[in-house]
Amino acid sequence: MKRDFDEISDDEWVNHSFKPSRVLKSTPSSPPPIESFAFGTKTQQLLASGSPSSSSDDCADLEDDDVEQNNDRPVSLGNRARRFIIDDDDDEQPADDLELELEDEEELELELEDDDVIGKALQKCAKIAAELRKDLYGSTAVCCDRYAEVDSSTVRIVTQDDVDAACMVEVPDFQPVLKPYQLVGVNFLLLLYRRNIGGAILADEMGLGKTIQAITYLMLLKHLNDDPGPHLIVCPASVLENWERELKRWCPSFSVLQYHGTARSAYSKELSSHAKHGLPPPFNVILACYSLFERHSVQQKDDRKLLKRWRWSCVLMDEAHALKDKNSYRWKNLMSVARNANQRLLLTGTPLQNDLHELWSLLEFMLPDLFATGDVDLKRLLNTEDGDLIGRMKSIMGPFILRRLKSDVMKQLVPKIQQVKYVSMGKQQEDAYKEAIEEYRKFSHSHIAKCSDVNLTTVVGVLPRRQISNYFVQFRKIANHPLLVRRIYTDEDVVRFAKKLHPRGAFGFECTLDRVVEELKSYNDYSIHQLLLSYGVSDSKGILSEKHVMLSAKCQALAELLPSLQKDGHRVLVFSQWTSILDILEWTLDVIGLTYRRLDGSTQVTDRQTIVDEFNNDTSISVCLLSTRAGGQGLNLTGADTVIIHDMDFNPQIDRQAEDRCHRIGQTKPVTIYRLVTKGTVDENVYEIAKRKLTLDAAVLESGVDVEHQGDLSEMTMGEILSSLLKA
Ligand SMILES: Nc1ncnc2c1ncn2[C@@H]1O[C@H](COP(=O)(O)OP(=O)(O)OP(=O)(O)O)[C@@H](O)[C@H]1O
Repeated sequence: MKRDFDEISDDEWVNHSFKPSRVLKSTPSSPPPIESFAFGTKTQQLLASGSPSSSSDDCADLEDDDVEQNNDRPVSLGNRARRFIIDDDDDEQPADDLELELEDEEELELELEDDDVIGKALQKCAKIAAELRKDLYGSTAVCCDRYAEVDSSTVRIVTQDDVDAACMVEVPDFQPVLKPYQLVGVNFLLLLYRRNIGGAILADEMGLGKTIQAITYLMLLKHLNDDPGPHLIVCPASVLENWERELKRWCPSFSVLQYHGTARSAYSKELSSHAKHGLPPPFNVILACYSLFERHSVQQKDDRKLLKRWRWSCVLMDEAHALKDKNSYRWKNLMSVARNANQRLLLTGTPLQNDLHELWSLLEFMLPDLFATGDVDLKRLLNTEDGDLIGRMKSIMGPFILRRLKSDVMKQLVPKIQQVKYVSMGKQQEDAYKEAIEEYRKFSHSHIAKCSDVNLTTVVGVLPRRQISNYFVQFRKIANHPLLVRRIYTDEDVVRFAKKLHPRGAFGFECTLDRVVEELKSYNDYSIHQLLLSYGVSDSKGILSEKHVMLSAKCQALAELLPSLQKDGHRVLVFSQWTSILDILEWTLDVIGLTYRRLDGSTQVTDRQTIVDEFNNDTSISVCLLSTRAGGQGLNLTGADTVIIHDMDFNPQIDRQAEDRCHRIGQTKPVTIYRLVTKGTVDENVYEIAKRKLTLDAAVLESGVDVEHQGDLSEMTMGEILSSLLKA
């Protein structure tokens, strides 16, 4: 059954006060105005870049003539660079001041350095923003708050009536009604389309309905602009079914083709010959997965070749943070297909993953001509500790990105309660952890002894990178579960097991006994246990017992927490980054006696939506185990009201995505998030790092966070953490 979504009503839009960059005022009869970073509608205030208290001009607010001048003569983008208004404060700058500031600025204009890619992008964005504003508010209106005042000959604002006419849904119990902020989103996309701007990012917080806004937008392109596509939608495998379902629900007249799995080879011949004969595509939308762009198999190359045959109207990337690395195969292969599209539309609730450099990859994908950087070393350029740079990045993204937070648009947003649950290791786990640290110390000290000029603080610089990462992963594993290393089964046990497993062909009959021994020695206790179990090997030491699964502090905590949550009527999503941990958690749940479902990367794509539906609809299923990677994005799991992050990611956005599987439209209960942290282990460092990264995210993407207040963004790297362990 569909639950109601509690959001701000039309009437309440009028009185609702938003955070600075989100000025939204409208009369109940008119739709809410378009909002994004660049379209501050009230203030024509001038701000000096790099000096928040002084004044400079706001390119987005310049009259057209000023912008032309601006582009004829390159501006300095150093301390006195021009930038858009990000925050719409209430104080209005008198018009005279504005002119004065402009003259002042012109004296300071300098040639841009050749490699000032950021400055150049900023300049181009300023022009685009000014044109968009002109579209929205006409050429004379410097200050205009409402759609009602927009010159309707330049831009056509769509309303719910247009949506009704376009969608023509035939399902009797379903009426597609957009929330007011969703209507704003659709108008934002249409505006960029009509302006022939080849890209946009819809970055609303997760669960606010980006899918629905994008689908309605495509529908309106057909209905109002006579553009039936073809469109290509690329998404993670887990949400393929969901996209098809929503497309059918919201625009049943669209013909949709799922280009994935075995079905795609059947289609590919037919489509190929269709395209070769120059026939119009027999679909409006093709749905494909990112995996199609990741490999170099013959089949995938052919698939991409086929996709390049069409001139796409819109190439839409869901969970578009997947494009954070412009050097990846995925980025390059997808770009080769999307390059000639009229528009590249990126949907992501977490556009900023780790650093500004990754954000730039998204921008470059969106508008390659505007954001191409050639050979420039962006990593060096986009240094996150440069406060001024964060302001400039906001300005650059301004015209193309629309981001609303749940707290902005939902009135009685169900609360999301965050809890960190510190757990203490028992003796066996603690011993395992200490042993691993000791071994690492010994290894490092012997290494240091060989390099006389190295002191303890820089020692990690002399260890091979792979070694650092191996040690770190080892520590994390033990902090999660001691069965993830080999400590219970000795080398002698392993030899004995190998002799029993070898004749059973456990590693293939062609494998020698020595090879089996070698292989088994690299296994952890849990994997050996599973192998013995699956081959029915009997041995004096034998398989592990239930008490072994409770050797980890986290499993013990779950054994207490989960039954009490179930008793109180809560339903839980448990996320882990490792499938081996999910295996152990399955065992834990069997021991506790709770019913569960599991979804990870190995789950058939066709089964994923079924698992989601089963969990959401069957309240007898208490827990859903998910891998953060396959289950953390796009899924709607509002059947749960509790999330447990078993092991945190360095990148907090990954965990945030996981949390928002149930904190989204359709959720009526308060949501509680538990993060499990094992005391006295590297878990604590990971948690600290994640917290700091979230500060950068807030500074770049959310208004009201001052760069000055973001705290220390310098991060402890894996290497630094290991260095500190040496000194302990
Ligand atoms: N206007 C609406 N009317 C009814 N249901 C809606 C509406 N908007 C969104 N929903 C429902 O809310 C849920 C969340 O929407 P959706 O999956 O599009 O969010 P999202 O922003 O894409 O989330 P994510 O970033 O996690 O992928 C879906 O079940 C969707 O059907």
